[in-house]
Amino acid sequence: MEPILKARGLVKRYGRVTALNNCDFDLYPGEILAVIGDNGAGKSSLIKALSGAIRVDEGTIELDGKPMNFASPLNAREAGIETVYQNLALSPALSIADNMFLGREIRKPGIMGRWFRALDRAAMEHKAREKLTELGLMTIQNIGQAVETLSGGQRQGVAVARAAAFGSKVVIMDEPTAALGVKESRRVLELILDVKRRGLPIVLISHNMPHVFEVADRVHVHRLGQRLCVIDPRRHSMSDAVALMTGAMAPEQLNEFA
Ligand SMILES: Nc1ncnc2c1ncn2[C@@H]1O[C@H](COP(=O)(O)OP(=O)(O)OP(=O)(O)O)[C@@H](O)[C@H]1O
Repeated sequence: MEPILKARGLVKRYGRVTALNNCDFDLYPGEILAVIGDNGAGKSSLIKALSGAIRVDEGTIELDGKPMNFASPLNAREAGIETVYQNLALSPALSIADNMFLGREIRKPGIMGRWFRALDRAAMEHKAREKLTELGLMTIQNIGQAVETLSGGQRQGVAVARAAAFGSKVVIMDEPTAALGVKESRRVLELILDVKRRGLPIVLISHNMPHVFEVADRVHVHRLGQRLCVIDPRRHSMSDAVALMTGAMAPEQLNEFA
C-alpha cells in the first residue's frame, strides 16, 4: 500500500535553529498516525509544512503520489488536507453553522449570491446540522448558537466536524484534547475514531500518551527535527515511547517482543 501523504527530507531552518532536519513522514490510507516528541522536537513545524502553513527549505511532499508545493493553508485545504489547530481557529462570536463554513460560505443561487454575495443560511445550517448529527454531536441544540457559549469539548467537536466535513483526503489534529477535561476528551477521542471509521486517515499530534496509545494505529516518534522511528502501540509500551522520545533509549534497543 502506498502512503496517502508522504514527505522526504524536509528541512526547515529558523535562523540558526533547524526545526526540521531531513525529516521523513508517511501516512497510510485509513489509519490514525500519532506524532509524538519532546518540546521543541519539531512536531509543529512538521505539521505546518504538511498543512501549508510554512514552506520548507528543502524536501518533498506528495499527496496521493502527486508532488505538492503548498503556498498557503488554503492551498492544502483545496487539495483535501484539513487541519484542526491547537488554538482552534474558530470565531467565538459567530454561530456554529457560520464557523463550519468560515471561508467557504454557501452563496444563494443566482444573482443574489453571485452579485450581492448573499449567504444561503438555510443551506449552511442544514449541512452543518447534517454533519454534526452524523458525528453524533447533536447534543448541541441550536445551530445558530454562538460558539462562545459552547463548552470546550463542544467547540472541539465543531472543529473536528468541520475538518471531517471538508477534509477529503487527510485530517490533521494538533493536540485536540489538550485543553479539555476527562469527559470532553473522551468525546473528542470517540469523534476521532468516528472520523477514521468514515475512511479518513488522521494525523494526531499529542503529548497525552494514554490518548495516543488508545487510538493510534502507528506512532511516529519525532526527535531533534527528524522521524526517529515508527512504533506499533500494540507491541510497545508508553514507557518505550517516552524513552525513545527523550533519547533515553535508541530504536535499536526496542525489544521487538515487548
Ligand atoms: N517561527 C519560529 N521562529 C524561530 N524559531 C522557531 C519558530 N518556530 C519554531 N521554532 C523553533 O524550532 C524548533 C522546533 O519547534 P516546533 O514548534 O516545531 O517544536 P514542537 O515539537 O512542536 O514543540 P512543542 O511540543 O513544544 O510545541 C524549536 O527549537 C523552536 O524554538
